[in-house]
Amino acid sequence: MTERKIIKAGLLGLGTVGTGVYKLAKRQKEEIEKKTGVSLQIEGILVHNIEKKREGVDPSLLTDNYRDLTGNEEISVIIEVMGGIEPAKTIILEAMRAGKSVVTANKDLVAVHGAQLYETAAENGVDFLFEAAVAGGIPIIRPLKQCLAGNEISDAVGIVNGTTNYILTRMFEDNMEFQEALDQATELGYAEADPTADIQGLDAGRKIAILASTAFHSRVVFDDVYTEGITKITARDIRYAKEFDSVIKLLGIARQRDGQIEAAVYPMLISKDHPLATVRDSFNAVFVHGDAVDDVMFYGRGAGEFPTASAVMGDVIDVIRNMQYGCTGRIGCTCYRTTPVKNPGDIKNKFFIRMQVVNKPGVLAAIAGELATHKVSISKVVQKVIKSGMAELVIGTEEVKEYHMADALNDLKKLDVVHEISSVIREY
Ligand SMILES: NC(=O)C1=CN([C@@H]2O[C@H](COP(=O)(O)OP(=O)(O)OC[C@H]3O[C@@H](n4cnc5c(N)ncnc54)[C@H](OP(=O)(O)O)[C@@H]3O)[C@@H](O)[C@H]2O)C=CC1
Ligand SMILES: N[C@@H](CC=O)C(=O)O
Repeated sequence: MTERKIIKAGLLGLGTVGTGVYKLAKRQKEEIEKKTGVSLQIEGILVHNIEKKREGVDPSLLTDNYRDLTGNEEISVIIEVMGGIEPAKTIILEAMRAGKSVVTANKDLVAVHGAQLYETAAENGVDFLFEAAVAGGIPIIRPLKQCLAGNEISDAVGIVNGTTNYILTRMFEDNMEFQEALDQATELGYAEADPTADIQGLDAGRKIAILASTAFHSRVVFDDVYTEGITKITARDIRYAKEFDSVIKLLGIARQRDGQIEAAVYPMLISKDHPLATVRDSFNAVFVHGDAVDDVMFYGRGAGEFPTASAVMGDVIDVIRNMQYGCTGRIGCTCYRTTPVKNPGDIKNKFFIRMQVVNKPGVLAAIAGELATHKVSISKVVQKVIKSGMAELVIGTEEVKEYHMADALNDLKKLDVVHEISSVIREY
């Protein structure tokens, strides 16, 4: 019998995702052999704390010196699931320069240094794949690069953060306030000990930078993405959303409009009839519009041990297949355009403004007049008396440039009849 060829991989990180990748490599061992014709072997694992007990893991594989992996000539694939910018970036670059292909789930790194990583991979004729970096287990990078390559993509809009989607779902379905829902997300292990990157929209912003670069063939980095989180959303906002037959979702927006790329993350009201409105709990979804395919939506688990490992392992198997056919480096950077990223102030959105106002004749006219001065056209008004002489006013607007709306809000605050602007939420 001829001996089966072995491809050796180095795993950087053995946390949530790394453990999933390790277990999946074991569980799928025979299947991977059948699918690729080679045997995948995890040859070494980089961890921070080498003393920590790791259930079911051969301790002889562990190292805290990354050069044991990048300097090992037998290793041809590096799987980076340690996270953060450094030392991950240095290690990946060293690995590529040593002729190793790299698979990563690291959105923080790809959203900032994607161009350099791609360039280094191309210079060294190796693969650089990162399917897990956007929406975890959902296939979206490869479909954009391959299955949808015949399209001009105009929209890639998604719920790409599971923690915030879980929080907003609890607020909507169980009438919770933000803090209570966040506490529950933390208890269930959805939110991390420090949930800042999730609730402030930064995690989604990184994914949108990667998504926009991939969909529009032009480099968008994290700094280009305008981000707002969900910390100001209240149970009262959610009640109004219900009245308007809508839900509130943290949406990552990547669009091409007016020859420019719009890249932003904000909580938005979205009609209950839209497919994205049905995405509950910690699930993710990405809604794509292409000129040929029309609308397509990708739905699934955006995080977690096995869903994320599923995407990582798909990349690893692709790398192995490329090696087998001698075509490593085939799926490289597709950013062949330099489309400008729109100033966030120039993006047009519809808005809902909730404010507390004096309840007397002429107030609505004064507010409408102020909005008109700033080119803001009203589409809807709901007024509720909250106590004697005071009313709550919810105004829906037509599409208006963000900077016109910001100016209008500034001037509205100066009106004597406006006590407080409690929330400003965009509408998708
Ligand atoms: N968790 C998820 O659901 C998802 C995560 N991702 C991405 O996957 C990556 C990994 O995430 P996750 O598994 O959750 O992270 P964890 O924090 O659970 O695990 C990180 C692992 O990397 C090791 N590590 C971290 N820094 C170093 C270092 N400087 N030197 C050596 N080892 C180090 C840690 O070692 P030790 O065990 O000793 O502490 C740990 O094993 C991140 O980029 C994340 O953004 C992407 C999609 C979903
Ligand atoms: N923190 C992220 C998980 C990884 O991408 C989320 O909540 O979606």
